Amino acid sequence: MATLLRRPGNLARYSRRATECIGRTAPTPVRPQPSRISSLFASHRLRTYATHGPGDPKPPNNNHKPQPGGNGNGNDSGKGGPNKEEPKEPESVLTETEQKQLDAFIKHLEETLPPTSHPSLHELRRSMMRDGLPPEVKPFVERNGNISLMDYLRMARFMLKYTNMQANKEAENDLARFMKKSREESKVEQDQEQKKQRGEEEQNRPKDKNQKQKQKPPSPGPRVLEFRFDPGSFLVTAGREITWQEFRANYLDKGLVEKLTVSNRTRVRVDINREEAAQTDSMGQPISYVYFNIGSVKVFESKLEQAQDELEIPTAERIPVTYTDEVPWGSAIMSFAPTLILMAGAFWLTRRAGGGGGGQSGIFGIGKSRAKRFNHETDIKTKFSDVAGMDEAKVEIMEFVSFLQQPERFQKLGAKIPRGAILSGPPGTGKTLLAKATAGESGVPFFSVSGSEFVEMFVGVGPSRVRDLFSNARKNTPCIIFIDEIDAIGKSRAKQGFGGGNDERESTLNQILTEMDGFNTSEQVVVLAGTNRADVLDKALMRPGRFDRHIAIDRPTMDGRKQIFRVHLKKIVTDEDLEYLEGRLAALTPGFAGADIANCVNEAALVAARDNADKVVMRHFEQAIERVIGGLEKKSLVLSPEEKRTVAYHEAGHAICGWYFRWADPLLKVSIIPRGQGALGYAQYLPAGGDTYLMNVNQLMDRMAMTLGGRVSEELHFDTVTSGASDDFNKVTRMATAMVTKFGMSPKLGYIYYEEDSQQQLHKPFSEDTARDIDVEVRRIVQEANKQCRDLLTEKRKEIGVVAEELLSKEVLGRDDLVRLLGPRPWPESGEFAKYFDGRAGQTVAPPEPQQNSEETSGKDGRDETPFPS
Ligand SMILES: Nc1ncnc2c1ncn2[C@@H]1O[C@H](COP(=O)(O)OP(=O)(O)OP(=O)(O)O)[C@@H](O)[C@H]1O
Repeated sequence: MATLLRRPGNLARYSRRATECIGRTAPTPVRPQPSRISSLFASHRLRTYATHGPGDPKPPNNNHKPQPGGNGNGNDSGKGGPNKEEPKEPESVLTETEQKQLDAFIKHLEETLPPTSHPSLHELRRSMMRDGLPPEVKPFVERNGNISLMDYLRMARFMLKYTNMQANKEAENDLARFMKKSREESKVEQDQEQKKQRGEEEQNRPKDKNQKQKQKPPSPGPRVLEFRFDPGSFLVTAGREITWQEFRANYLDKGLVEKLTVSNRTRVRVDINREEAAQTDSMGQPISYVYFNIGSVKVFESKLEQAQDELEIPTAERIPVTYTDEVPWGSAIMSFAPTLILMAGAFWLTRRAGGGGGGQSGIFGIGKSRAKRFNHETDIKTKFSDVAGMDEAKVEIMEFVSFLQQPERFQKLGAKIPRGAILSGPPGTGKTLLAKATAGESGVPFFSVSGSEFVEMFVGVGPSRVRDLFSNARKNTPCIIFIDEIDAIGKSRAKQGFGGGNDERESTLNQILTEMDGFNTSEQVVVLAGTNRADVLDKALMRPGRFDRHIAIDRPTMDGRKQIFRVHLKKIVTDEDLEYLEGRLAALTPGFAGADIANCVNEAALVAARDNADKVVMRHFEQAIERVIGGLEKKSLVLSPEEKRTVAYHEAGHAICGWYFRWADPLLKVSIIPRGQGALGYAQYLPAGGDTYLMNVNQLMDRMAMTLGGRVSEELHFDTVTSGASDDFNKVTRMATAMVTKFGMSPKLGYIYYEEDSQQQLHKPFSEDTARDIDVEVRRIVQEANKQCRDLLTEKRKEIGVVAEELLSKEVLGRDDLVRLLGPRPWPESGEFAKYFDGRAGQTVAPPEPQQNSEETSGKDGRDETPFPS
């Protein structure tokens, strides 16, 4: 009994319950269930598989105690074939009296029950011999068969439970033993411990027990492993869903349930009493809980109550049930998953779109200004000395420098400090350079941003970036903000054209205006802006208090180009006389902007490097200039002899006109080597009167006549004409139209200016009559130019032939070639230019003797090394 009571859990619980039951005067009403009675000995359902342990099976032990109800030879008469071994008789822990009483009791049952249930009874007997008599059984055993029907039913009910319990337990133990060796070992340890305990008990037992021990020494016979397979038990795994029936049969009835938790009124978690369950899942892990779903809490409660009633579990010992409302995190996350994925995708896209902006990338940095901040100490090394020419612009902007350096000088006189300046001019004229130099000179931080960087696809980003830029600037006063290409946002709001304006750009511009207005007079933030189109800027930008100053930076003059060449030639390795070189290069590059000059110098160094030269010489510079003007030589484009001849006569026509018309630009260089895009030849002219800014009617007429020289020459020398003069006609027509509609040079139209604006093409600002008059006048002017040209070229037919043939043979002619072929130009030259075409051909140290035959000094192909002999 002590052993039994030490066994924890269900057996102890049932023992107590049974004791209580038996102790009651009135028997507890049992609701007999036919099904349960019929399956009284459910061990029938247990399939028994016998297998042998390691080693051969030994013959059955004949010395074992005869089985009650058996035939005495160990084989049950009712079942088990001759080959089937009767399970070994276990070592009995019962006293002799108890044993006898048990045998008698089993025999009585055997007589009462059908033979099919006998093996179960034997099994029951064996387990009771091994584990002792359960207290519930003891009273019945002692009565030696004198039991009432009610007692019998109660007994049968208990036996059913007990048998099931034992069978399941053994099956589970066997399965666990088989699946996990460690469990085997622990089982062995447990057995040893049990033995030890039994040993202790035996020592305390009366003599007859010792005698019995002597009679039945433990026989080490073959070990038979028995697998009792109960599908109900086998299917249970930890954390798995089960049915109510499984719960009932495998857990509740067996007393394995520790507690029940109803969560969210739909699911019941069954916490298993681990110590007793001794169940493992498929991974060999102990089972901690299972669960089943319920439809309604009420139904569940009533079913549970009924089940516990049937099991006669006293109220105090009923299984505790708790209720929880849990948030199913898995499904909650799953329901948010699409939104989360969308958000993550959008975030990733904006990060990618804004990538490269350093810390400002991503959706949170979209409204941040993209202005690059240059540190005046480390980044900005540009000084005014690096900016050549544009002296007036420098003077203007110097004021800003002095304002940033000594603001008090202005403030003490009550002067308001200019807010900013717009630097306007053609591309590459050095606007950015000048702004940088201003920052470099004044030694303040410099924020540089392009107007287009304010504009994004999102509405409101532009103004927000403007705000951010200005707030950054205010934190770093004194400083300079430079907004390049301000026309991207500062276009006149009135000139938005059809379809309304661009709201985003307008609001960005408004924000700039507001920010500039908002400057405190003492705030030393100067805003400089660069543009190529000052004419399209909104007038509000230009008003005093905003961009007070408008500094126009034009293409450099001859002198300016010299200075710019001087700046850039410093970095070049050359032995040339720098002063002469600068002058000559400046003369060769009329109309070049600072950026073109910088490019030319760099190209010259590259050409020299390609030639493996030690230093850059004049020839390299000239090739570089040609390349910058005309583009790359197209060596692959080979013209036919006829085409070449046409091109030569065409170019010769231009050259003769330029040479003999007083106000035309004399030829500087002509080439019939195809270059760039579609140009079969190219001619470069020197501005006749130096850098000219005004043109009179004579100059215009001479230029038009010279432009028509190509086509007229073709007409004079060939049977047919080509399409090559189309660009010339375009130029001539534009010049004639400008003379009529803009320059007031047509007596018929008078002093009229008609806007040449593509947007007004639909609605011409003049009447049909005026249009006709314009047509007539343009035509008249062009015809006059044509006549002028034709007269000259008819007269100079021979000279055209000379120049064209020379061009055909040499492919490139310089000004010096023309002097050689045609004699000096009959009109006075601008001294500034002529100075650099004195036959020195860039040889600065000791001018050679004038070359009589240029071919003697020309290079291998007679083209690249064409000198300029006098
Ligand atoms: N006056 C100058 N002196 C020296 N170098 C110059 C000068 N002007 C232009 N350059 C050269 O040309 C380069 C380009 O000039 P810059 O970027 O300032 O032109 P920009 O007028 O701002 O052109 P854009 O209108 O296209 O922005 C400079 O880096 C410099 O090398």
